[in-house]
Amino acid sequence: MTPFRSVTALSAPGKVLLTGGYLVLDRSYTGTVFALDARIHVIVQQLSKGHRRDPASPSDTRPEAGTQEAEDTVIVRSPQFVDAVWEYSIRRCENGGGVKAVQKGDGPRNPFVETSLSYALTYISYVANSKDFGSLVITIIADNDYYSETAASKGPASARRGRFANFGVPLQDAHKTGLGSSAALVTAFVSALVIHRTMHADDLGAGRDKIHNLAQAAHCAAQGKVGSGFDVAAAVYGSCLYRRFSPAILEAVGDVGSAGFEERLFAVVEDADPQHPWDTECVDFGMQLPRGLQMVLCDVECGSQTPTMVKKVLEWRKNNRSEADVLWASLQKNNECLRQELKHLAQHPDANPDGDFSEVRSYVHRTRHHIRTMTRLTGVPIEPRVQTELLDAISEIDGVVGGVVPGAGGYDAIALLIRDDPAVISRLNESLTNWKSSVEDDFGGKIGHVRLLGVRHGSEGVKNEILDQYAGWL
Ligand SMILES: Nc1ncnc2c1ncn2[C@@H]1O[C@H](COP(=O)(O)OP(=O)(O)OP(=O)(O)O)[C@@H](O)[C@H]1O
Ligand SMILES: C[C@@](O)(CCOP(=O)(O)O)CC(=O)O
Repeated sequence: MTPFRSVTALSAPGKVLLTGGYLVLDRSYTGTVFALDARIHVIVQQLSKGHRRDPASPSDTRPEAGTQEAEDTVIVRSPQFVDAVWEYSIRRCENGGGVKAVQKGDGPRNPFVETSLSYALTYISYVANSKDFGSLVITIIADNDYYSETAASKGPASARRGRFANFGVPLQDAHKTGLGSSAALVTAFVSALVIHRTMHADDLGAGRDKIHNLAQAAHCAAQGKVGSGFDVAAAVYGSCLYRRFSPAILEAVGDVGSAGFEERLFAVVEDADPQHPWDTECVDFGMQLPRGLQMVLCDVECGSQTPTMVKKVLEWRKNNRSEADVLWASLQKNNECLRQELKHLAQHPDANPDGDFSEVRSYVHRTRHHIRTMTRLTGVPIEPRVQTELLDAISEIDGVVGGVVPGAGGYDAIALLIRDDPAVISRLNESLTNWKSSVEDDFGGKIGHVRLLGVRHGSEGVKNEILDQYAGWL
């Protein structure tokens, strides 16, 4: 007898905030976010009653010993990483407090997994009016570009099983490249559970707004703050022009376990609170890049402290409001011109037979100019000198239209718009192989080994997946 009653698999993409970093935190401004073809996959397997899984050996299932049903258990595993298994018991809380996932053992916790599980099960149990989940095994598989390469992932092809690499290190030692792994994970995770228990796979399109609301709530709770949410929006809807939701929508949800939590979460997900209606705007979602243009990312093997940077920029803005307003307005205006130009070129491919992207190039150039002003005025390394040097050099390569430090900027991967031609990739690889910075950074930062990631623009949001591609991982 197969130990699984049913299996559901979904994936959600990572993101690049091409323009609008910091501005998008305020509803008066917008950000242009591109979804990537790097995705995080979540596969939910429902164990037949009477079977139990050994977390140490996930392929080994055996009949439950004893007479009665054991308590519901959820095992979450991330098999590309060493010891990445989290086992939860499922507790029903009193006074409408929802359903809480309580980690067993004292291994490292994973707040994004734990919160997504509690939030999704709370919503599902309230909607389905059932607290009977059975036991589940949930597997997370990420496309390789979310993390810098490791000795194991670079190793022989045997270390890869199909498209996905084995990183051979614990998750906490993996160096993230900044593609928004937590937002893609939370989105795929809650979607997979909701589809598994309360919707048919074909209902995903119609259920997208509810999934968005649930994922935003879970992601904010897991990261302990209400961010702009552009990363979750891209994971759900794909590439779009994003205007954030009013933070008050999520401020009163409270914690799992607190009295009335399930009702409050239900109202948030179903947009049923007349005091706080959802006001997220995702315009032109699923938008494509113009024909002949591609986006690539370049890892600089370093990394930034985004929360500290955000705090400092917002502090400066508060204390220098009129100067900030002028700069924010200039950035917004230019970013909007860039977006409109990209949209126009995408919608009228025949109007640009020679692949002339000179307007795009000058808008990118101007955006960078404003970002450097922001860097200087705030004293925050948004486009620090080592990145200026790299972006300037790369922008001179034939076929490179322009590049920016996306999102919060700093020493994270840079985003480049290039002519969609393998020769441009070869030229880029050639000049990056031995890249060495020759300037002294204004913030004392250093960039490491510079390499093109394999990730490209993806445009599509959360979607159903077929199981064949996970051979060897489940
Ligand atoms: N493959 C995975 N399996 C399980 N958990 C993961 C996985 N990848 C990421 N996570 C969770 O997401 C966290 C990283 O999220 P964080 O918000 O710090 O980064 P990010 O979303 O990748 O980056 P950024 O916001 O800079 O784009 C990890 O600490 C872990 O909890
Ligand atoms: C600085 C900010 O506007 C963008 C951060 O983007 P990223 O995580 O660096 O891709 C913060 C936010 O929007 O939540």
